This record gives sequence, C-alpha cells and structure tokens, in this order.
Amino acid sequence: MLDGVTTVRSLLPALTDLLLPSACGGCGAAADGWCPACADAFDGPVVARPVRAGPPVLAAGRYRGPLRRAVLGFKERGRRDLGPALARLLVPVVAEVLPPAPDGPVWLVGAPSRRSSARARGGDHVARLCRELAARLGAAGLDARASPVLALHGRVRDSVGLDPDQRAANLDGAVRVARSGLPDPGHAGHILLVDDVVTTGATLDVCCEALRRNGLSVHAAVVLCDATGRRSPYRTVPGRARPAHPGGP
Ligand SMILES: O=P(O)(O)OC[C@H]1O[C@H](OP(=O)(O)OP(=O)(O)O)[C@H](O)[C@@H]1O
Repeated sequence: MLDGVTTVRSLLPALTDLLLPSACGGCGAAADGWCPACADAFDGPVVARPVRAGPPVLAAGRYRGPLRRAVLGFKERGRRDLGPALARLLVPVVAEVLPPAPDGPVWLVGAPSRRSSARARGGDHVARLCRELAARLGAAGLDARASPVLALHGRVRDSVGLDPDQRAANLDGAVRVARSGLPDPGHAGHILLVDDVVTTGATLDVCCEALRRNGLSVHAAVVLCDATGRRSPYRTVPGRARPAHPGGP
C-alpha cells in the first residue's frame, strides 16, 4: 500500500507534464523536444566499449552536453515529456544494429531499475522509453514490441561508490525474467536490450546473462548515452552523494 507522500511524489511528473510548457531537453529553450542548436549537437550513433563483456552496445551519443542533460531530466527530474524526443534518437541506432530486413519481431527489453528508484522517479523510465521507441519503430514499418520482462530483486543496493566488479557482483543473479511477453527460445526476430546509460556494462551483461539462462539470446543493446569513455566514471559532484552521471557509482 502506498503512503500519501509516496503517492503525491509519484504523481508529480504527470502534473509537471500538464503544467509546464514544452522546453528543449538540452537547454530549456521553448521547443518541442529539441531546439535546433541542441539537435545539431548530437554526435551519435557511437559504439560503446564497456569494460564488462556483454552484448554489442550502440549509443545515440556520448554522455555529455544536451543529451546528458535531457537524459538526466527524463530520468531524475520528471521530464517524462522528453520520452518521444529521446526515443526518436534511438530509431537510427536500432536501424544500425538490425539487418536490413529483419526476420520476425524486434523485442525491446528494458534494463530494470531498482524498485525504490523507479518509485521515487514516478515509474520505470526505461520501460517508458521502450514503449515510445516501439511506437516510433512501428510508425516506420517495423514490428517492434516493448517487452518489460526484467526486474531486479529487492536486495540490490545502490551502486554509488562501487567499482566495475562490485557493480557486477551487486547485480549478479538479481535479474528476474518473466516468461510472458517474451518469444519462445529459437524464435524468429531479434531481442534488443534498451537502457539509458552504459558505464561499466555490468547492467547489460547481467541482463544478457539472465535472458541466456532462459534460452534467449540478445542480438545487441541500444542505449541513449555512452558514458564508458569518461576519464573518471567514478567522479562525484562535491556536496552530492550521487555521482556526476547516473551510470556511475
Ligand atoms: O553500465 P553500468 O555500470 O551497469 O551502469 C549503467 C546503469 O547505471 C544506471 O542505473 P542506476 O545506477 O541509476 O540504477 P537504478 O535505476 O536502479 O537507480 C543506468 O541507468 C544504467 O542502468
């Protein structure tokens, strides 16, 4: 049962959607999605090279500038209105990882967040991104299905301060796979993992492994931001417990 504070907090993003006019996700200028200057600043798709082995990862851009601000807004600051604009950035990324005429449906499987994080954010932002992306791919003629089948056990702790191996250990065996909403093993089609940011690759690696244990193989991962190349992914912002980016510990 939700208490009053939790209920109000989870409603805030929806209320913000109703009350605030559209603003560019990158700079806040009046715009629907991106202003022309921010739209020009995107540098993707880029191949991400996380330290953890896992599926091939292609990102819409590097974790900086307007894209970084938009992802933080979408994830942490209630800017759920940015979902369509962010999903649009992933359409060419998906096109790049798929064969020219994919056989069967494309299953978009979002990387799961901890339940407490999703609650505090007013919902699972990656699941929302998958739905938006499926709609846009569908409009482009692709049979794409958002498939929210992964979840984390409650025992996973915040990854703040953890190095790559510790992040992987924290997630090891913690990903649950719901069978409904997934293709049968040996299916036609392609499974794509979807996430907002890749840093060490631990999250994508354990998600891939969980699906593999269920007989399902991941074709590739598509993410909004590649934070793997940052000089110090473990840098923290003075005065904040959280890292300088959401993928860092
Ligand atoms: O490549 P990795 O090193 O695994 O890091 C990337 C992960 O970290 C972030 O999750 P976050 O720490 O915000 O987790 P939460 O959503 O459960 O709070 C981000 O959303 C990715 O899922």
